[in-house]
Amino acid sequence: MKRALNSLRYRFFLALGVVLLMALLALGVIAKVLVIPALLAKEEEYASQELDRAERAINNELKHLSLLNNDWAVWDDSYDFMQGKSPDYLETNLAEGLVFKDANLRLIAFFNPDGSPYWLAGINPGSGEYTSCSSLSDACQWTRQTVQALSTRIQNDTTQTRQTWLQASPERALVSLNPVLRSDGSGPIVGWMAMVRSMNESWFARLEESTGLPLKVRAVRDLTTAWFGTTIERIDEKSMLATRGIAALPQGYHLRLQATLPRQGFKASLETFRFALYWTIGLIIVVVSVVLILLERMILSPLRQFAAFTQQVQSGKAEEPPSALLRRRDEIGTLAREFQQLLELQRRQTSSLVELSHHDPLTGLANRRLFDQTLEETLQQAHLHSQPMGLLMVDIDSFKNYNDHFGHPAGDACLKAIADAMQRHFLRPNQLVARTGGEEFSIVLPGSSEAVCARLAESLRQAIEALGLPHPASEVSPVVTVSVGVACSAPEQPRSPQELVDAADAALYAAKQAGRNQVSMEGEQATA
Ligand SMILES: Nc1nc2c(ncn2[C@@H]2O[C@H](COP(=O)(O)OP(=O)(O)OP(=O)(O)O)[C@@H](O)[C@H]2O)c(=O)[nH]1
Repeated sequence: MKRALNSLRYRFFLALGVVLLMALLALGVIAKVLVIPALLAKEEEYASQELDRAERAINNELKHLSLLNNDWAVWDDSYDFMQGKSPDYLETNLAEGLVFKDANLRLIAFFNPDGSPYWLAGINPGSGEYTSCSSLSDACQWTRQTVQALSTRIQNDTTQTRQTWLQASPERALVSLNPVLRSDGSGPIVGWMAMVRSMNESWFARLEESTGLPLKVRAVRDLTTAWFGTTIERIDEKSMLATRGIAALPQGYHLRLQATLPRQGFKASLETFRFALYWTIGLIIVVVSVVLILLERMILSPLRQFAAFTQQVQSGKAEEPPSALLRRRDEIGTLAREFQQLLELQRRQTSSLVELSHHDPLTGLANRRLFDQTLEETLQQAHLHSQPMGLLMVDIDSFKNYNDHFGHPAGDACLKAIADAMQRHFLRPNQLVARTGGEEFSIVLPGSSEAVCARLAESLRQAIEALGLPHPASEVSPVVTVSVGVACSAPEQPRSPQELVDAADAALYAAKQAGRNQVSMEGEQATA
């Protein structure tokens, strides 16, 4: 588990996973903090614009009513009527309430200049009947609230000009009030004329037709504060309710304009954003996956191959990096090739160290260590295969005198010459010539019987003598000679290495004792 956690694959996976998570988190935060609030703000702006449009449509309705009222109020017939000079006025213009239906009016009210009602005519909302009265009599009781509000308005009026406003109570309506003047606009004001248009179903239908908005207007009694801002209540994903307060009379009331608006703009923008978000997330996942795959294929997998190779090198199962790694032209290929060169260098150094540790530097012959090793192995093999083997122990005669006579460097040269001669004499691959002492040499002869060993020893002695290396200080010859001790291990009487060495040493001693420059077989007389 710990190994898995420490692996590059896991770390890359973790790092890229964290990057992926952070990217997703950032996208989520961007969506929540920036995009969705911006879309909601845009939706609110849209709702506000729609309510502006609705408000403008209502204002246009007020203007229209005002113009209509003005047409009537600055009409000479109305002027005369207010002065009691037009007895047919009512009969001609207001009879049967046709004008009310045509102009969608609830009430037409005439007032004296002091604000007292002069004539009232309209459609009773309770009964739907046309009523026409000179005062707030029983038949026109239904107009009381509106008429009283209009009277108060006229009494408090200082402008003497036409006015319009919205009425919240007793019913939702548009109201226009005009001074009654001559048709050329000249005065004096002989009274006031008001027109009241109810916000009834047909009015709403017309408004919806002109604005394309399903509008509702509610009267709200709010004695504390009148709120004229816009609020949005999101009903569901498809629709929202936009509300705005608009000023209306009487005091303490206002109208609340409401429109159920579609949210497709927000929905479409949100869909677009989601689409972009999902694509971005998908793209990030694809990029991270591709990076992981590339990492795996280009770096991690070759690195694992490389690690496996180094383990195989340690266990001796491989010597060269896999060819797939060596062929690569990238940094990993360079690493593999450098590693290969390093291995080769190490192998060369190791083999030269082994060479050094097994050979004598002066003569290049095997040293005592390699001799001991070889002797033991050769004896084991000989015992195993029931074969004989021989050991020659060779010592240069009077070498001290040689050194004393010619000097140590010449002694070295002589040692080397004799070593070379011995090496040339025993050329078989399984034969080993070793320098086992200062001027003492040993030769391992696998498979050689006693007789063969004796023959080889003698021919060696002769070969050395035949070299003719001058040795004026020798006690036995004018040239350099050697004494040889021979010992053998027979299959029927196997020996240990030490026994064989001791026997050869004893034979050499015997050869020396017998006068040098001769071969001595163990247990026999030396031969010269
Ligand atoms: N030049 C040189 N001399 C060496 C080396 N190793 C040993 N010797 C000399 O070999 C000589 C061996 O002398 P001794 O052991 O007395 O034997 P010897 O003089 O050959 O007499 P015998 O063996 O009895 O014939 C010594 O003088 C050593 O200094 C070497 O590497 N180089």
